[in-house]
Amino acid sequence: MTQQLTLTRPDDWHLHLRDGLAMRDVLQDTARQFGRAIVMPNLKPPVTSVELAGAYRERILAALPAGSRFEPLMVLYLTDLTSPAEVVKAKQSGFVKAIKLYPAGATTNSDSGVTDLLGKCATVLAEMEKQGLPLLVHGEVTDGEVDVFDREAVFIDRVMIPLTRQFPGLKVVFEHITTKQAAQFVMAAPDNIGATLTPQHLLMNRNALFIGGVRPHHYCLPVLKREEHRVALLTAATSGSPKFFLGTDSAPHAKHTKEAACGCAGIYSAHAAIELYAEAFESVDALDKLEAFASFNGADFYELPRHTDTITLARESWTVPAEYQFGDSTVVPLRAGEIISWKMR
Ligand SMILES: NC(=O)N[C@@H](CC(=O)O)C(=O)O
Ligand SMILES: [Zn+2]
Ligand SMILES: [Zn+2]
Repeated sequence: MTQQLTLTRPDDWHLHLRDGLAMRDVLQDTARQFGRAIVMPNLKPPVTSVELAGAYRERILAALPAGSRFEPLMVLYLTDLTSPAEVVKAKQSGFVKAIKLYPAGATTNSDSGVTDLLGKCATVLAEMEKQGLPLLVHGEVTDGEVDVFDREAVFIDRVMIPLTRQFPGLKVVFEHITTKQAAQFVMAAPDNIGATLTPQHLLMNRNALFIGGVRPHHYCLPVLKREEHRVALLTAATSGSPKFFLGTDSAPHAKHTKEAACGCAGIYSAHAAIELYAEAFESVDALDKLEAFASFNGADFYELPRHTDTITLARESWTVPAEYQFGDSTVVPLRAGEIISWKMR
């Protein structure tokens, strides 16, 4: 049995750092493990311009632990009003690495999101294609008629297929994929289409939402799916295909906002991200595939250099704290009070 695992330093290609006091603490967990992260722009108000992204980046850099070399990669929040000129500005900034599509109403802080992507954003998408700036996609339809568990699969037919046909050169990351349909779509697509995978969707199926009662800390969007989907996602992640890469979607919400009559969507996993992926990969005897997934594929997709330093994980059981204090909020992490069998040194 492998006792120790040394990997090229990984990156997190989908992360929520939030802002303010909590961000300073949340950042420690990520900066310890990852060299870079794609920082999601769904703040209140959202990060809709290069100017706002620049200011957010400065706040992140100022909150980093002394001596940290962690690099935040910034993302603009696409709205119906985003202009092609902002795309050019984003590319020229050097620090904005992508633009994010939140279908209006699809997830946390998506109220200002896009109402009709191909209708309202065609000129922006054309400019992104030209500039080589990736579109990151929360891939769920918001139509109330569509079953919550089918929203990602329906999104492929209604948006992904027309989008990738109309803009064949556009780089697209299908974020936090949760279904076998999405895994198949990405696998069959050309090289400019990639996907991120979260630890929770590789480790849990939808039963985890209801074990012994309703489990708000397992609720995220897109929601966990059936076991056959989890298996398909883990197969994709461990396939060796360069199209799939690590994106935790670590998304802290204060405990009282999740343990509530209408609880928020989002799972905090940054405290043990690489360890959780190691568990998932080991469960199918694919630890040898972890490094490319965590440390190479995303960097290659974004055309950024791979890191030259490493991190080391040891086989060492530890109990995850019941909660963390982040600024003035209490956050319940994934696996709270439970054991994880790998630990970063
Ligand atoms: N994944 C989630 O359930 N929540 C994310 C938003 C998102 O990535 O959709 C959040 O910001 O809390
Ligand atoms: Zn999302
Ligand atoms: Zn997210």
